[in-house]
Formats: sequence, structure tokens, C-alpha cells
Amino acid sequence: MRQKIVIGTRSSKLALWQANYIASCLAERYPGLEVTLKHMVTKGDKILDVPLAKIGGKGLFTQELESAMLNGEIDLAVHSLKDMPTELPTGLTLAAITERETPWDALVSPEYKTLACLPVGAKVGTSSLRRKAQLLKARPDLKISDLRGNLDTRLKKLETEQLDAIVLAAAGLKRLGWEQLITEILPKEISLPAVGQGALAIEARANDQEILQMLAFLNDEDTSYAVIAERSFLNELEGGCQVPMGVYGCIENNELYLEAAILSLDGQRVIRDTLCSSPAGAEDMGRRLAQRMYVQGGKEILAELLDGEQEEKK
Ligand SMILES: NCc1[nH]cc(CCC(=O)O)c1CC(=O)O
Repeated sequence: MRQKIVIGTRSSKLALWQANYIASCLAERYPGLEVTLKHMVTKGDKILDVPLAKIGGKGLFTQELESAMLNGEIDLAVHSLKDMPTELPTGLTLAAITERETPWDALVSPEYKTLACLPVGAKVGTSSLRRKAQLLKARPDLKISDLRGNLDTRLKKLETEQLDAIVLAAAGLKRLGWEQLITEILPKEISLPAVGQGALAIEARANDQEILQMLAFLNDEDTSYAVIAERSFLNELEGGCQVPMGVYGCIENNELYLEAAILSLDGQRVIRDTLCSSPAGAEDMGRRLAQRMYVQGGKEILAELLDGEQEEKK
């Protein structure tokens, strides 16, 4: 067994909370093990003034950590699973996926409290196409403005940019002890979460058997099945563009349920579908659901998105 483990982490409050959480799980499990954190900066931390959907590119929050893992500077990295590309660089693997924290999106609106209570034309901040499209579906009157940055930056912007509400992942707020700021949890009928939202991914070198064995206890089986299906769904649909879509998998009575929605950017068109199968078929199920929704009209929405992106590049 290894005497020392180095965890690479981004320096945002949330990233540090997550890395410290895994460090403490390891220290508790392996008394005597020396666990240290190495702070690193990723491209996603540097570019703060451009909406995520515009920067595009995969692995915005992961690439620098991955290089450091491959060259042996760090042994593992703790990520929010939802920030991870569906395909990892050669030589790296997901060593464990932790039990999911609440997967839902949360509304923070000190004045109006709920989506239903927001006045006509209210200004809502969010950083993702997925949230934007789903919000507009429920409330076409809303003015959505871009909201980037760490959780604390985004919360501050609620005041400084005079927003009536912002939408964030409930999991992040909970982890940082800011749960009391949530004024409404958006149900999945309104806002289906992003792939892997709420789960942590522990990434390590694929050939480092010792570390992989040491990390295995962190893996939560039910969460793993659910996110394998979600990631497989995403992987099947990904066509080199950001898609406004939400997907949520969960295990109930030993069955895996998968629910997804693909939306047009303005939220006016929605394809929504569900599948249920045995957990062992998770990957296949994600693919099947994606293919089914593609035929049901997902194809047209995706084509429009690609056209839109090309128009912008002209
Ligand atoms: N995109 C940023 C991001 N990546 C992970 C989380 C926290 C939630 C999680 O662990 O899924 C957040 C914040 C947010 O979406 O509001």
C-alpha cells in the first residue's frame, strides 16, 4: 500500500471542499497514509468572461489535472462528474464515482422565492444552455442573462447585476453549507439535471493498480449505474456542439430508470422520454434512449444547433 497520495485540485471553494472530503475519506480508511493537496489552475478557471457554451472544448476544468496525473505529479484528481468529458484521455480512468448528493437545480431568489412567483419579464442568471432552455419552457417571459464564475461569484452577481433569481446546482450549495440560500428546489419536471450532477468522479492512472484498489471503496454502485447510463446518453448525442438537454438516471427496486429531455434553445420545443431496464444494461440503455429521441425530433433540434454555431463562426 502507498504511504503517500497527492490529490490534484482546482482552487475554487467547491473544488477544495470536494478534494478535502475525499482526502478525509482516505485518511480515515487508511490510518497513517499521508494525503496532500496540490492546487492547480485549469483553463476553465482562467476564462471567466465568456459563457461556457461559447468556449466549448472538452475538459475545460480537467485537462491540466490530467496532464499532471499522466506525468506523475499527482496521483488522482477529484472532479464534479458533470464537468468531465464522456471520453477520458488514454491512460486515465474513473477509479470511483461517489454517492450522489442531491442532483436537482436550485433557485435562489431572496425576493420572490419561487419560479412561479417571479414577475413577468424577471431577470434570471444561469450559466448553462440546459437551464436556460428549461426555464424558458416553463416561463417564456423571463430574461435570461449569463452567469459565470465560482459559486460565491455567482451569488454576488445576484446583487451586483440586479438579478431577480439565479439557478445553480443544489449540490454545490449544500456542500459549501449554503443550503439555506435555496428558495426553491426545481423539480425534474421543470429542470432535469446535467449528466452526473451531484456526483464526484475520482480520476486516476489506469495502470496504477495500487491506487485503483485503494480508491475502490469510494465507489457507490447505484450512482455508478445511473451515471453510466446518463453519460452514454450524452455520448450518443454529442455532435461537437453544446446541446440544451437534461438527463436523470436512478435505481429503484433494482431497476434503472432513465429520463431525458432535449430542448430547442428557446425552450419552445421539447422531446422528452424515459426508459427502464436492468442496471447491467446501463450503457446500452443510454444509447437506446438517445437514438429513440433523435428519431422523435432530436435530430432536427441538433441540426439547428449546429447550423446556429456555424452561423456564429462566419
Ligand atoms: N458547472 C459548474 C459546476 N460543476 C459542479 C457544480 C456543483 C454541482 C455538482 O457537483 O454537480 C457546479 C455548479 C453549478 O452547476 O451550479
